[in-house]
Amino acid sequence: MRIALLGYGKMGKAIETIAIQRGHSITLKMSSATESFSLQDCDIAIDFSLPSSAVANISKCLEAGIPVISGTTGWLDDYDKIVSLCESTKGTFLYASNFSLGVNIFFELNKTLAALMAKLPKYKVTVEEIHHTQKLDAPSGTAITLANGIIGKTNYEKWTLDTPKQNEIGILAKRIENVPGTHEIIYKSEVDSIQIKHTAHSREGFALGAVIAAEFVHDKKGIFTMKDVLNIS
Ligand SMILES: NC(=O)C1=CN([C@@H]2O[C@H](COP(=O)(O)OP(=O)(O)OC[C@H]3O[C@@H](n4cnc5c(N)ncnc54)[C@H](O)[C@@H]3O)[C@@H](O)[C@H]2O)C=CC1
Ligand SMILES: O=C(O)C1=N[C@H](C(=O)O)C[C@H](O)C1
Repeated sequence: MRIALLGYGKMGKAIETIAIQRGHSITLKMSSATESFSLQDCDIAIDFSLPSSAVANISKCLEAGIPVISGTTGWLDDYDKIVSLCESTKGTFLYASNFSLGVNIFFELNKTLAALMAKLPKYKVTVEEIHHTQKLDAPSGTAITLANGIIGKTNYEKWTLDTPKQNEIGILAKRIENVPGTHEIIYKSEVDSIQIKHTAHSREGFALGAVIAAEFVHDKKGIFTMKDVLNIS
């Protein structure tokens, strides 16, 4: 595939390495909103840019008939707008808050555990995420997906970064130099705790998942998730 990288920062560069290893070529590397760019020479675009630029980048691809996948976090208030545009242009779109194959298994584990814990109201859940200090958004997109997974299976109604009320899931977002991404779910009662945790050792897992997702969607039409890519029902 000829790949356009919309965002050539830490993730854009990691994706370039994996994509080339897997026999693809990079035909565009875009790094700013002011750059004019043409999608003429690409088969698919991969957006890992900024929360403030993802919607414009994704829209431009869909309007040009180029399949696009996005890993940029912090823009999901506009997700429905992008879905409508993808439908009206008969395009191809996939968003994932986390492309790591391990995290997508962790998402399923989280929902299974939440369903079990729903029967045990003495446990209070907390989601904790740790990322590098350059991260612009908090909480992480992955922490939001995890919290929504718990909300779907329990009586919790929303998440908060503040002190949680009875029906709220507290998310603790920590920023520590050079941490690629760590997520932990903790259920705590008076007598014990249950924890599940995913630790990314580098950005390679995110990049590999993004290239695998691009390979999966590039010849398909519609709106996809990593569950489609991994064939999880
Ligand atoms: N879904 C996932 O698996 C993952 C998602 N992310 C998310 O991806 C995004 C990027 O992460 P990093 O690469 O670590 O950030 P980064 O800051 O290293 O790179 C972002 C790049 O986008 C460029 N940029 C600025 N305006 C742009 C525009 N209009 N169009 C295209 N590029 C533009 C910046 O110059 C910068 O080079 C963040 O939102 C982050 O949360 C990061 C890792 C994994
Ligand atoms: O900004 C990052 O680095 C990451 N962002 C994603 C998120 O917000 O969940 C995924 C990953 O944890 C790394």
